[in-house]
Amino acid sequence: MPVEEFVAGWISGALGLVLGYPFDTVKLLGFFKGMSFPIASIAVVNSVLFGIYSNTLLALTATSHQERRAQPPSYAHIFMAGCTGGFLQAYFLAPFDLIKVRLQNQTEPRAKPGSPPPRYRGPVHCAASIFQEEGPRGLFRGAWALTLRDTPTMGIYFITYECLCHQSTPEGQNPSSATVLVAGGFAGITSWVTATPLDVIKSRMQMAGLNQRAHRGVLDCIVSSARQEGLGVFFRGLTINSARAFPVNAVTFLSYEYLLHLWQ
Ligand SMILES: C[N+](C)(C)CCCC[C@H](N)C(=O)O
Repeated sequence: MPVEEFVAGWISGALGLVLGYPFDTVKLLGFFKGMSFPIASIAVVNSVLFGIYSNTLLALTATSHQERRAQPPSYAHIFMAGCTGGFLQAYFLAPFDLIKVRLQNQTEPRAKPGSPPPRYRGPVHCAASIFQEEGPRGLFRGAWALTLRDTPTMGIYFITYECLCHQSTPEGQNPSSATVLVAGGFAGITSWVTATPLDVIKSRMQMAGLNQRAHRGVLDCIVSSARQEGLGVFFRGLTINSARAFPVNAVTFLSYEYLLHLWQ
């Protein structure tokens, strides 16, 4: 199994994250002090995503990354490989994402003077507390909603990227850096726009069991959120998600392609 894609995914994910950090900080109201936790998590998750994507494509089409420009795979294969990558990375992402969401949500009481100290002191303390209070399975709270969010939208992510690269590149050639940046940026936007409704649900499921009422399942959470807050609830965070998605994924794809080109 070729490992370059795993390593390139690792590094490119970390680079994309550095660029998206200011956006995430806005989203988190400046909560994260250090970047080591988000960097470690995105590195693992992105490595799994790109590694599985590329190796699934290899299994489906019998072409390696280098051969794929000359013999482009079909969009159906790209979509299937993207979905497979999205499905498997969701399980690696789930505990990290849960910790991120739990930490994000304690910024509010913290802002008020005289309020009690935050429940979680940092990522490691948060993971240990969830493990103790909610058991090992507690670390995977919301994982099913996350899988539903990421499986199809990672297919959309790679299809948008490959489609835009293909359209603006002469047959058999490698896409230019500008093309990779724009295609990567739009891949980020299309995937985040389609992922936002389930992103809202996922975050609610992750907060359940803490101070929010528990939902019976993903469907129950969808129905009760829509009933109580209207359909607009599914578009919460759409603007910030899209604004962040462009630079993060432009840099992720550019560094990914660059590294693979360097090592071939
Ligand atoms: C599938 N979904 C839309 C959720 C994510 C797609 C892009 C992933 C990237 N690491 C980022 O953070 O933007």
